[in-house]
Amino acid sequence: MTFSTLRALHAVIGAAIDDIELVYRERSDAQGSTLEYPSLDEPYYHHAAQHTPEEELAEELKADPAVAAATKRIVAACSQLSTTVNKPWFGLMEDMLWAQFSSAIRFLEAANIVEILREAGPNGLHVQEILRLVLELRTNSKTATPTDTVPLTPAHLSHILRLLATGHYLREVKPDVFTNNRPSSYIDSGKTVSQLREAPEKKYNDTNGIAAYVGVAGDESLKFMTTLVEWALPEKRRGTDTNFDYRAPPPAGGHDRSASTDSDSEGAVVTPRYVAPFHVAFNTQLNLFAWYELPENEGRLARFGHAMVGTRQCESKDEILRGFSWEDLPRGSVLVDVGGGIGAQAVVVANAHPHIRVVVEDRAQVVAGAREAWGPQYAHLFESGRMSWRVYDFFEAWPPLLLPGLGTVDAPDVFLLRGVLHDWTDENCKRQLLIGDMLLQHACADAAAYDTADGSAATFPFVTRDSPLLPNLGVANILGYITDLMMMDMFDAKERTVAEMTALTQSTGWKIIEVRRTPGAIWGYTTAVPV
Ligand SMILES: C[S@@+](CC[C@H](N)C(=O)[O-])C[C@H]1O[C@@H](n2cnc3c(N)ncnc32)[C@H](O)[C@@H]1O
Repeated sequence: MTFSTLRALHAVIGAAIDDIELVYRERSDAQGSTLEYPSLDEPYYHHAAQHTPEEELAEELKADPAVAAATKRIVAACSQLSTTVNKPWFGLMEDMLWAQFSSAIRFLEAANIVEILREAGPNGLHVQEILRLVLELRTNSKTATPTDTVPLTPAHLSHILRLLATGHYLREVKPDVFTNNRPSSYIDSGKTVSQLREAPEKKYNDTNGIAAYVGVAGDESLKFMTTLVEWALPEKRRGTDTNFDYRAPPPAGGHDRSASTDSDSEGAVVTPRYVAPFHVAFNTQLNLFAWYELPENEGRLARFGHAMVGTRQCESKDEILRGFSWEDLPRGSVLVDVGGGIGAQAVVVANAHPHIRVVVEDRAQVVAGAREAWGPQYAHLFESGRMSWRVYDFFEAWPPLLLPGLGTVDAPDVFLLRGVLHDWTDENCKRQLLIGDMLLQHACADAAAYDTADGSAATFPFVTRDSPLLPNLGVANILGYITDLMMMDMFDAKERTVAEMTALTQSTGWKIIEVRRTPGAIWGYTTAVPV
């Protein structure tokens, strides 16, 4: 049984490579030039313009639906195969200690090493020189400590970078000399070293947001992820809990349940109840968004806005344009992007559909910094009024909009909630309309469900009955399930299963009429209409 499963997993990998090669070969024939699958060793800088047409096409083909589906099967099968055969101690400890790797990636980003190595070129740079440049780049940073107090040495650097090279981020070209490879180049902000020196606070402006997301994931997220147990199964503590700041007032509006305490019969034991692991980790009663607005979190707030641009990577390219029939909306239609942040997704719609007026709504501090988070590339949208922002607390009744040329808008044509519902409990979500988020699938499927599965991954299960893979494609989709727990960590909220999303919409007077997603993916755009 096990050998046949191992062989079946191996066959899945082989067949998927065949599928990918076929797409590249057919395109090569059509092009009259050979397209290779992009190499792990070769950096690919998204912000740079010096790629050959072949390199660009080879990169683009990774998003081809057949290639993307085959890729998911390879990732799922490789993970299942290695979990089956790996010595349990190694597998277990690697999983338990992987935060160390995450922390090293965050270091790579925070120290601007990707940008330094891009400018150094393919021969790489010795750690001594990397360190010199890392320290030099801190000169204009408002929050950096003086160079002579920095504990980092070339030896530290070589150990951190070697861990990354061993896990396929970076390449050690010769001892202590490192260069970028494809995964590390993916984190490139595109800024020159001199731009980073001149204005470090503008690193994420006008970028694809990937570097910003690495910053968020490796900083605040990594910290609150570690306090799941302390939140879920708190221990009694004697006396006053010195780790908890009872002075912090709950935010106005009462959207956040504040932490409270229980006393035992003698009144001596204090058990603080925190809303979510985030509150334990950062010792606060404020919800994440209010916490971001504290003066000491100024840089984190700005970075979070840019990181939302990075979350576009959860989707296939410009999926939001295919997630809804925008072209069917009449001229002058209004899209309101509720909790839209700096407008990371709205800007894509506004740019592609001039017939739609787009209004992004968010908290005051987010709206205040939104316009300047963008460089000149979308200035025409803002100047023409095709896209604008307004301050709106989505727990209040929706006030009519006044739009130049359109007058008063009592109800927009579409409310977009992207990456918003997953921040809130069902109770909170019931106060508002919803569209769009992850749609989690179970990690098992009924035998009957497989009757309709044809391997196209168009419906769940994503694989046929005879496949050795999990019906939700296992680790190939695990980012969605990790994000689900992150929502629990931040807000005691969640990504929803299809059944949970259906129940929520029904209970709030909305009916799901359509779910659009890339086959085999759990990210989905869900359209609901009033019942
Ligand atoms: C996870 S982000 C998603 C941003 C955006 N929809 C996207 O997909 O890029 C959630 C957003 O909700 C906003 N938000 C949180 N509470 C809010 C409230 N009460 N009223 C309006 N916006 C709020 C946050 O400031 C943040 O920009």
